[in-house]
Amino acid sequence: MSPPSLLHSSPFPLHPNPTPTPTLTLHSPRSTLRFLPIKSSASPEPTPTPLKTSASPDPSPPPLKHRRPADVNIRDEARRHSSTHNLQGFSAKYVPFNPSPAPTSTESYSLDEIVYRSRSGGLLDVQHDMDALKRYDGEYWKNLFDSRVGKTTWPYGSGVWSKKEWVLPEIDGDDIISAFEGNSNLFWAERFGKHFLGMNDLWVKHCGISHTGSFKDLGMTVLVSQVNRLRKMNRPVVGVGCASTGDTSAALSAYCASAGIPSIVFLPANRISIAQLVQPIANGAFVLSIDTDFDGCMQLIREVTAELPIYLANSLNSLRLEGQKTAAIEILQQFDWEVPDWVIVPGGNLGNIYAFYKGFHMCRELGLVDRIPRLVCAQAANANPLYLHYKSGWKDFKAVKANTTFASAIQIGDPVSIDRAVFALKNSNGIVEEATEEELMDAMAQADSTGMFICPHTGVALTALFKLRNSGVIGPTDRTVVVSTAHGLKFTQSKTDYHSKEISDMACRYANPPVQVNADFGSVMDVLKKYLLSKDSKI
Ligand SMILES: Cc1ncc(COP(=O)(O)O)c(C=O)c1O
Ligand SMILES: N[C@@H](CCOP(=O)(O)O)C(=O)O
Repeated sequence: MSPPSLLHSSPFPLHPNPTPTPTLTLHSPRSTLRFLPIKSSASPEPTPTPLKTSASPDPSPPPLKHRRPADVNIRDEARRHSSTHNLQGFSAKYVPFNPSPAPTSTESYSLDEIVYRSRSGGLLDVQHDMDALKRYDGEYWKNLFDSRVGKTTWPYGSGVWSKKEWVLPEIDGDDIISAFEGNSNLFWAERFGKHFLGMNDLWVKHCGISHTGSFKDLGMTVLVSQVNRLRKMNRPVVGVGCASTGDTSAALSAYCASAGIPSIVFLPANRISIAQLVQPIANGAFVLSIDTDFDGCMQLIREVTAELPIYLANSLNSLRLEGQKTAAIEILQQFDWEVPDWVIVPGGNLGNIYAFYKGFHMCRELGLVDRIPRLVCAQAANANPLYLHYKSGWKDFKAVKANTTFASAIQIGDPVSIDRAVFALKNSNGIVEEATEEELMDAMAQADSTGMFICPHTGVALTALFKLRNSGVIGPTDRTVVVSTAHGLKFTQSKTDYHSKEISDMACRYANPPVQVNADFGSVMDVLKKYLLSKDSKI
């Protein structure tokens, strides 16, 4: 079936004439792009107008085009146009997550039900009506998604909601709580790749350069929007709760505060960074600091949400993964729909590795690309249940007691999404790697020394890359994307400890401590001369 015209369904008509389909501008990213913004290939560059000079002021400038009336905000505007702007006919539901061959179950739930587990106690998955989505071909979806990038149109300006039909197709734009998350920088790690790895096509997807400083925003906008809808439907939801190693709680509290919904967060006492702790406090969440680890908090929140009308916001709730999967779609979009060879993701509770798989898989199934990348999940050696499971040849999974790690957000020993992660890795010819404390801290310091400012979890992912490069599994020209999951500014204490060489049993080989110097010209000149003659100044 040929795709229907976009003109009456999309908020951004792609072309004044619906046929033929607009030509995509396909630069080769390998040769021409450095920092790769998400580019709208569907909207041609406007012809530049001649510059006016101050010598010839124009007394009557033309009125601004497309300006909405002053008393109308972007949400109002979207509401007014919703009947013509929204693509109709798509739907999604919860089904048991069942990776075994040919699931026969007819069990399913509306997304408006409050349910986190299948009847058998297994995980759920959000299943889209793929037949409805397939009525439009791959070119259609690429053009639609590209046409929405970089705009402020509600809610499509968000990197998540620009893919609304694939995320929560039935939610009303009016119920959406968004901070225009997503659309994060895909950074060409030129110097890091060349200098440390001999690679020329290495990229870092900076999901942590985001509203609350981690990739959790991508999933939380979806979950809190759905909660907002449920509350408007008078469903019994008095608040939203999570257990957290710091990032889920930050995102939950921010999105709930934005919606005016109470949030409750269970944090393992003294195991998250100060920057992460202050986020839910500042956003007005009810914060419980509990004398246990993350796995203990997770157990408690599951018990509490089974008793009280508090909606569970951890990634056990498959809604979250619908938002997180858009980062995978965005990576393909940023490469003009060319598929990278490898994507490396740090793993803790293990929802995100599956979300990446799901995003890539949907793009293949709906004809946007013809293959998916190989996935690598990277764990801290101090919290490595997936790694041990992988090394055992996927024999019986055993939870572990997670030890303290600088990658504190992935200090998780009993990941709720273990089945999802195994499925994602098996179906992407995937690999699991681990990083010791010294390896992850050195990798973080090396990346920072080339101009990044990454978190320790990204250090774990970079360690996996070092190992796979050194063993020759990843080649020098393989296009590789490392997913950076949080902003380095949330983890400054770990960097301070490293650069002060204050970590026992760690050489801190790349430490760069400040030099104490007296406040006189001679002393300053002495240390400068010494520095300029040393190898440290020869980059
Ligand atoms: C910064 C950061 N990186 C990575 C992860 C791992 O993600 P997931 O739990 O989905 O495996 C988390 C949370 O667990 C995180 O907060
Ligand atoms: N790193 C997470 C741990 C919980 O993961 P979730 O995706 O299940 O919410 C955090 O920041 O809390």
